[in-house]
Amino acid sequence: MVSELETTKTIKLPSLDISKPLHLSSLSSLSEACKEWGFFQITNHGISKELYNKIYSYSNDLFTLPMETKLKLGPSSFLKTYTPHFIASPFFESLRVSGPDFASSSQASIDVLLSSSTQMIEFSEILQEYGRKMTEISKGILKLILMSLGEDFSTKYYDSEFKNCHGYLRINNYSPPKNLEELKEAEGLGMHTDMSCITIVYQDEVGGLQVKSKDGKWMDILPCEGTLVVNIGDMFQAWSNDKFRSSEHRVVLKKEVNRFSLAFFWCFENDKTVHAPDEVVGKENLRMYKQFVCVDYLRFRENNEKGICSRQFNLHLMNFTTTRTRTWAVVSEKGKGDCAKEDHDSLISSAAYSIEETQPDVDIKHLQVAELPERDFTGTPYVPVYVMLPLDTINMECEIVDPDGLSNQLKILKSAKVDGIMVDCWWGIVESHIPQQYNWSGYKRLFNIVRDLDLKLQVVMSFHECGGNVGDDVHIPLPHWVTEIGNGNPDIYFTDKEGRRNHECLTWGIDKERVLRGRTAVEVYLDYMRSFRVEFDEFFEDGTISEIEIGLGPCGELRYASYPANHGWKYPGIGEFQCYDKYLMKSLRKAAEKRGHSFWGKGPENTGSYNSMPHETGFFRDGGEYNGYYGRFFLGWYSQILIDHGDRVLGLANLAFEGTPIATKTASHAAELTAGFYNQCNRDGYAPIASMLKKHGATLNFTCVELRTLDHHEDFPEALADPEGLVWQVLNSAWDVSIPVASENALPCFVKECYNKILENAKPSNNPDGRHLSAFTYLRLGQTLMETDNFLEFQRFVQRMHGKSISI
Ligand SMILES: O=C(O)CCC(=O)C(=O)O
Ligand SMILES: [Fe+2]
Repeated sequence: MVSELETTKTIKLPSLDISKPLHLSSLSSLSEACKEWGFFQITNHGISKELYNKIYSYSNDLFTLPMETKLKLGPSSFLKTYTPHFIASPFFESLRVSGPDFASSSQASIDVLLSSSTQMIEFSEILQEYGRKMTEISKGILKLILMSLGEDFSTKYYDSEFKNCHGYLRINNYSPPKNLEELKEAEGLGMHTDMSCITIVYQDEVGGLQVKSKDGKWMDILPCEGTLVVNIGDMFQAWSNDKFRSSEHRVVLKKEVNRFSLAFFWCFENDKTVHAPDEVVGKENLRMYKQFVCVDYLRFRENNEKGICSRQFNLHLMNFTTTRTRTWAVVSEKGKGDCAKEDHDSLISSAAYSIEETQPDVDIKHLQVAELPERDFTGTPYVPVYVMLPLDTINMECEIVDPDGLSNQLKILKSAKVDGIMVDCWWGIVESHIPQQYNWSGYKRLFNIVRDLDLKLQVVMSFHECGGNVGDDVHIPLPHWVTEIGNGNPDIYFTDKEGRRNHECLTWGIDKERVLRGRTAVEVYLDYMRSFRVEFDEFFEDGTISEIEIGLGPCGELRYASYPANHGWKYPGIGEFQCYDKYLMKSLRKAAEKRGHSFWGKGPENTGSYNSMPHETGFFRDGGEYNGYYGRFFLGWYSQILIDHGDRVLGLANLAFEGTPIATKTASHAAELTAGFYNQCNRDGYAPIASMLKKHGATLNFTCVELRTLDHHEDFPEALADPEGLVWQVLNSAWDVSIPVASENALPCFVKECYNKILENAKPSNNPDGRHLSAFTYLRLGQTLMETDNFLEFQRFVQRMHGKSISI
């Protein structure tokens, strides 16, 4: 899977003994190395092998924790210090520790991972000591590098330019694929440049670090005991006006053992203005970069990388969840699949931002780097903003829990010019005990409050269970009478091949089966919707209800329940097919007979389990059965069931709510095939869904996971978004057939950067047809949003979504 398989040469980097006074000759070889390679080594740094062994052993204890535990620090968590597999590469995971207080940073992460973390106190202390030493060494090395750039540059520029630098540490763990022998080698970390000023790397004896030479050849940097590798990062390259190189490097795994490395990044402060002094630029005065602010450079990269066709990826895009993982469902380590390979490559082996490569023209570089003020949305299209109500607004007795508090909060929302609110009408609350006895009372009261405030309502017909997963604080099961039926006939639920049932929602296999006390599932949904329509007639008539969203599957999303946390699924497992209830199996058998191959009337084999990786399974691996005759038949049938369900229920919803816009929700998923999205190299799995929605005039509400991706850290932000990939595909499948797309954020959002991200997605600046989201739903109303600063920021966001000039 490594692109260049030609034999790599080994490079002998110059070594600097940092314990000794400096010789002029060392300075010149340092300067040579920085110009030629951007890499050199240091020895006698005072850090013992024992210390590394200890760090290794403690980190190993953390990396061997279950993925579920580690993800408590993952891209969607609060701390975001853990980067799981499949983000930078399938074989790479890491843990970040920020300075200057390395001890509390590491302790904060440990506390999240382990309930009793006292045995780890030593680990935090060691990391504090290591961070402190690295800080000291970085300062010293920067001075040496400055001296090697110009005789008195250290005295002249160290204090004025580099004294506010700060550091962070990343503990990297590489686990090679099981079939490494067959593959020969695998890319542990794709080609990238570092965004730091300098980076200091410890690699263990396994080796694998490679640097790219000026003429494009990969060179091995062999591990050498007692030696650390130092490399120049993008920031120093820019500051030195390209005198010193920030070279592309990568990690290649050639041995079937885990590899451990520690990288220490020494970085400019975010608000630092990077501007090479005239003297550094030199007499010829050919300035390579206009001055720029460090953080703008990050935004620039982020913007640059989100271009539709952009295939620029960077290792340091680490603090995000990415829809990109979808490709792993079909990609093998050989990376043979066509389009899958493209994504795969872009993620782990394309260059990270390289100042030279992506910006050959100096002027463009100047413009793009320097001029990135916050986008002005004045005069842009009006995108309505709705706010989702808290899950516990209405209790199981269908009463508003705190009518006065809610009313006050809604008034405040109204003052921010919010367009309306979104609320779930839970099946499990309204029709909880007796079939066709609906209790809408709490909702009635709520809708009156909303109408009195002249807010609009988006109402969700929620036919799924709310919560029920680990950590969910609100739990609204399916109606009691339905679960009773389920006790006697568990086949009413989605079922996996081991026969495990999923109680989140009903299987689509009973859409037309009279198993719900004489009614089919679809009739039950229709009766519920009709009851709602009749009960709230006046709210339809006066336009208070502006949209009805129809829940079509688990979490209200049109997808199979293929990756339930309560069955032990963990990111980024492939999930399991959910077609083993007797009704769907009957449908599969019928389809097989119709095709003339009755023996195809069974589920696929060798599909692994919830947490398998594609390459571990006969079905999903590259060249696997998924693409054989039977595989294609099965996947076609499976995804058609999803489309038919949507088609059926939306058709009825249109009957029930004639004249009122309807919508449905989907989301991007790690495990596309098992979720029912037959989306592969040669197929656009979203196009048929878009056509089906189009037929019903439905809006697509897309839970845009990308909206969660921008996070700012107090240290050099690594968090950059990945707005392309699946989101791009889904949006455009919808826009291609002219169906409106609405969206909502998946995770809490309170800061400007996050709102900017939403705005950019809502009204993409580069869309030639001026496409934009039809509406946005903010998740969700709560105390934190009401805090003054947060609320002011939110208010500003609403104004910009409305295309108004900002008055606050
Ligand atoms: O693991 C290594 O040896 C290098 C890691 C690296 O390049 C990085 O973390 O930026
Ligand atoms: Fe690196």
